[in-house]
Amino acid sequence: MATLAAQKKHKVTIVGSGNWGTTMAKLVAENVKEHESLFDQTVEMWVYEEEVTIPKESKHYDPGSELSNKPQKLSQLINTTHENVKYLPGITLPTNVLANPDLADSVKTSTILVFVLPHQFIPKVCDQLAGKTVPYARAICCTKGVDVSERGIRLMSEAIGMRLNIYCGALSGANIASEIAQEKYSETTVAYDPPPMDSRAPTPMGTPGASPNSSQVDLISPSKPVSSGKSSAHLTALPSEYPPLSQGNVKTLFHRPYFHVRIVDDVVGVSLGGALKNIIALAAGFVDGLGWGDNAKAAVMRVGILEMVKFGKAFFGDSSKTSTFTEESCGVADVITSCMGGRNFKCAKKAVEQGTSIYEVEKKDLNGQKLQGTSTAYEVNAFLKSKGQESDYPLFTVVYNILEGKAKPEQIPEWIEPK
Ligand SMILES: NC(=O)c1ccc[n+]([C@@H]2O[C@H](COP(=O)([O-])OP(=O)(O)OC[C@H]3O[C@@H](n4cnc5c(N)ncnc54)[C@H](O)[C@@H]3O)[C@@H](O)[C@H]2O)c1
Ligand SMILES: O=P(O)(O)OC[C@H](O)CO
Repeated sequence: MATLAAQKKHKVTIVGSGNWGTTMAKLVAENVKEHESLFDQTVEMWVYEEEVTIPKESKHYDPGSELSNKPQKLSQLINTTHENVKYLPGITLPTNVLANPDLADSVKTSTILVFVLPHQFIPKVCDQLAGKTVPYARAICCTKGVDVSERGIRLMSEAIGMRLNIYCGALSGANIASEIAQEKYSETTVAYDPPPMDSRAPTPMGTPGASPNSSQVDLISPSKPVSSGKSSAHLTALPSEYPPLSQGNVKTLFHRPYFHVRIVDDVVGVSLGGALKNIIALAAGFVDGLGWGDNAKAAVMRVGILEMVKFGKAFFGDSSKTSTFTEESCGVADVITSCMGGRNFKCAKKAVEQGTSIYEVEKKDLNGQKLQGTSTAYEVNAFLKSKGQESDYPLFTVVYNILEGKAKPEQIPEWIEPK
């Protein structure tokens, strides 16, 4: 008798449409076209709606045309030009990317949610999504940041998973979006430790099983290490009609000839690497802005990597593997690329060179794109302060103090050298 399994296909929504969000939509849309038996052919991309005029960098800029000078809705422009003229100008998107400004509508039938928003918007967007997502959806977080509140620190993957009660993995690496959008070779790390029900023989819909990963640090019990293990909350099983969401199928969704995926199961390490490297990139920008050269940059990178590993061990225990930081793209490789050509690096460098604030540079140079390092430096500092451990992380702490105007970039060496 013919099996009823896998009659349905996974539909993907990219939640976010910035520089990286649009790049992810492009590569995922290319992959779904090549794997028709697994994936629905339309990839929805949620667009935070705004009115834009077509910039000079766009393929569709035409100074003689009235349309080029008239503000238009970004989502409509994406759907008519197949280009995100504001956040990824000059790159043609596959026609199966559908820009959708309605958040709830964009996810309503999707079984795979790829979150690619600046981290400060994740909590609010997830709160708006609560109850609107397919109960057996799975998520991958491509956002780099942490979620700090009076309750403690959470990985962004946890912030998503816990708010939506779905499993959430993480994708992070040495991934400057513009290079990947131009299909230049790059690696990435995907942490996806699927609930057992997703890899083994399909189970009936609604069967309770494993839970979202939960490793929120409890500020009230500062000595308590936490793990990213499965907690007692329940996940809804993927109905048997769908192909399993195994590590293999998740890799199929992201791996491209120019974007090489390595799959690991360390969601904590992948998430923390992506968040903390942004603080290190600010430090690299500060010393480069002083004209101190590559040796100084290498010094802050070395200390930064050590602080990353230490932070993971101290606050996430054995769930955070040192090898993820030292061997995978999401660790040392992301530190290197971010300290050479990332936006955090470039804006920090320019701020020092011009004697202006990094927020001014961000506003002037980034055209709506958002730095993640500045808010992460504040969030990590608030967390370390609450633990009385600022002095154990001198690089993270001096970056915060520079942003606050309480230290100068010239003082970085005296902060990071052992007393
Ligand atoms: N750009 C890269 O090279 C790159 C690479 C890897 C990872 N990332 C990470 O991906 C995440 C997203 O970055 P990006 O580069 O796609 O974005 P971006 O900085 O290019 O764009 C900002 C985005 O935020 C949206 N936005 C503005 N206000 C909003 C609001 N109130 N609510 C919701 N959205 C709002 C804008 O519409 C836009 O899509 C970040 O965490 C970043 O660190 C970026
Ligand atoms: O441009 P940044 O500084 O946000 O960094 C981009 C990517 O995270 C690099 O991997």
